[in-house]
Amino acid sequence: MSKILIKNIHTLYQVGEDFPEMICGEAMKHVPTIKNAFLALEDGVIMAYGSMEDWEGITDWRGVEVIDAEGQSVLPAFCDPHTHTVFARTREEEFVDRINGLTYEEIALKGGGILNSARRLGELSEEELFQEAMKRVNNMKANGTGAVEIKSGYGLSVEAELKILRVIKRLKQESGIAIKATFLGAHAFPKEFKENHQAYIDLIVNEMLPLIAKEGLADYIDVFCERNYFSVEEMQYILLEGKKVGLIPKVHVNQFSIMGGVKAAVELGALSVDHLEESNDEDIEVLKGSKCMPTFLPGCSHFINIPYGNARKFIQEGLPVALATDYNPGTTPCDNMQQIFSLACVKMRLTPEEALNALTINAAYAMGLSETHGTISLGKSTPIILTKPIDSLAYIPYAFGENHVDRLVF
Ligand SMILES: N=CN[C@@H](CCC(=O)O)C(=O)O
Ligand SMILES: [Zn+2]
Repeated sequence: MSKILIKNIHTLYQVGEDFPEMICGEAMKHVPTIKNAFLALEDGVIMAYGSMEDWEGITDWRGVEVIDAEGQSVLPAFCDPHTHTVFARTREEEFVDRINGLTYEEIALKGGGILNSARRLGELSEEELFQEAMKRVNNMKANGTGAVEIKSGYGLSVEAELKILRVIKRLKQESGIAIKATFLGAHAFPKEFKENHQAYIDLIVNEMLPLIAKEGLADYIDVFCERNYFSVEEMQYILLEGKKVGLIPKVHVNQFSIMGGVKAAVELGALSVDHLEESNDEDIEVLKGSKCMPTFLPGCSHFINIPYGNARKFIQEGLPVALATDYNPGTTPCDNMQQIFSLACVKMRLTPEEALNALTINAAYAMGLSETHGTISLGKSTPIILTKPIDSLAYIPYAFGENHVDRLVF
């Protein structure tokens, strides 16, 4: 049994009991803290915490690893509820194309984008894909991420989609952190199905879904609902079929255009609607009173130069907001939630407290991990971040580009 005691913590953030499952609106401005604190973990489970002044010491010191934080702070690990971490090759040639004036959509229409990644998936064996993805997950951990959702979607054939999902399954077993798997066969139409959408949708529904269900390869089902990709009706059909085999919807909507995807996804019980660079009043109204988490991806907005989602308005309207990296080789080659923290504050005008709620408790909700992650609460098993010495929460998004994580403690 491992026992860890961290003492003399400068500030323990996001700590307490009886949190709601998501933090909404005005309440996002608040992060509960304890200054000059201690925290005790047993086998990674939070057993006790409080102020050093109330600490009564330990009677049995056998086997206890004591960490003297001496001014370092502690927060629950970030949860990253939207990534495409399993891919074969990076796509910096498209980055240069954009510098030279092409848009993401123009590059995709000439065969780049998702189809580029799908073509290149076969260049790596399943073992090689796993090794590459594992390195990426380790890098995420070094930057403070303690749970990751990972999508398929760069396969677009039965065999290749399953290959990615099997890699994700192995990451679940070997990464040492919580991983959730999302089936995103409906990421783009392969070239040969460009004129026959129904045939590809049939492949997803009749061939991919049964195998995924049989092998237990996914928790969630995603569709990229967007012009030139999947229509609202196509998304509805695929999500409904996914639900029949137990997969919960969690979708890409409103990245470039508003097509009614938010309403359709909420009606189908989506756990989250992600991207939302574009949104309107109807989207906000539909989300009110729902159990669906709006999830923003500012790394994508930054990298492909599209608008940042209007998270401020969502919060003003009383909604919760979560943040994720969207880590992928096309629109967000950044796996670092600290960068997302900074972009959310600088570009979306979230306060550091609002952003921390979006990166922890609300992000945990968006990937079905409210019971274990997102806050420092008794009985939870979230990894915790031991920061380098920082005087305030704001220093993390302020000093962007630095790694403020000393290490994750489990
Ligand atoms: N927008 C759809 N999917 C990814 C990007 C995929 C790619 O370009 O490889 C995203 O979330 O940004
Ligand atoms: Zn994405």
